[in-house]
Amino acid sequence: MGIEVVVEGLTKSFGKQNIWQDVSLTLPAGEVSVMLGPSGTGKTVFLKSVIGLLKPEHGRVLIDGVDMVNSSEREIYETRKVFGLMFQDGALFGSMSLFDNIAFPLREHTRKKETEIRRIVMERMEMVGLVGAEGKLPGEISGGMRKRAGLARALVLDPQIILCDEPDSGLDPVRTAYLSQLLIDLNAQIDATMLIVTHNLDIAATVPDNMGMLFRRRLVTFGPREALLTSEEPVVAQFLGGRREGPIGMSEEKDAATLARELGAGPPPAPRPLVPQLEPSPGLPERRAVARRRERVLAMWHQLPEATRAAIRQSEAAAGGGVGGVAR
Ligand SMILES: Nc1ncnc2c1ncn2[C@@H]1O[C@H](COP(=O)(O)OP(=O)(O)OP(=O)(O)O)[C@@H](O)[C@H]1O
Repeated sequence: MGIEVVVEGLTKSFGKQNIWQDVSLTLPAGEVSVMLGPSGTGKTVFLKSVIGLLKPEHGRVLIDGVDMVNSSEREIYETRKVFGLMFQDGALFGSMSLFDNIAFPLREHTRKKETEIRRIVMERMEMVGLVGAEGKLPGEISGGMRKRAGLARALVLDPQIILCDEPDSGLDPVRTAYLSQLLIDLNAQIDATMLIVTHNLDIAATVPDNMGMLFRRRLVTFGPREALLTSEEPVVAQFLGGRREGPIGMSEEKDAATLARELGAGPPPAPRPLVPQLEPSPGLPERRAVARRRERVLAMWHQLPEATRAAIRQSEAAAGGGVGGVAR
């Protein structure tokens, strides 16, 4: 099963520029979480801080008891092996075939024999639908295939935590829908903890168990997907509605006068209707995260707003389940 990621009071600046401060959240073990936020709010900086590639000035990131901010470089390097990373462009080596790209972490970090490496690489290529493309160079395939190759490479060391930085960037809506399904299928197959950074509203609406949002140097919120999808927090509602009206402006923050004018212009548009979360493809096991999340949500049931509870009941009904006697 995936490992829980505990982030406590994280603050990161570059020189005088503060990126975000006092960010605290827990990525529940084996669940899929999405981090949203307008461009430039520091989502990539957050991912890099979680794996210890960037050093926040304050706070901790705990992975199985190891603090990825303050531990020794050796300990951080060792712990990084539980992560699989998928970068925006796939981050493949241009002169290597897809096979060699995907095999790279195995050759670099393990002493496995070539026959074993071939078995693992082919298994992962099959998971992401790339069988037959082993010999191709990254420059000879489409952007979507490069992303899937990046995902296959992220999977070869059997990660317990997977971080994906804008896996949808540059993909058309159909390929994005396939990718969303692939992420859910992966979670069903390997039960890893997953954090996906994205701007994509369809991924946000259909993939995660939990969502968070960074804005104005703060974590605005983090919680069950239904809490964000029904949120009346102006910045969350604006972002998830893909609207111009709201606190987010072209260069991140809108000035107060414009905001006041908008507020006087009438009630905000209604939120998008809730769509069901994706289920694993037929033939795959159920996601074990679903039952664990149900337990967690029940434990916080009485602190959730009524709109969130109604949305959770709706999600559960669509999935053919039920949140049990407590959740009425
Ligand atoms: N190594 C660095 N040195 C200095 N500033 C940096 C560094 N890395 C990132 N930044 C700054 O941190 C801010 C946040 O960048 P980041 O890439 O994390 O944003 P983002 O939310 O991922 O944006 P996008 O959605 O556009 O990819 C930006 O202003 C960026 O210029």
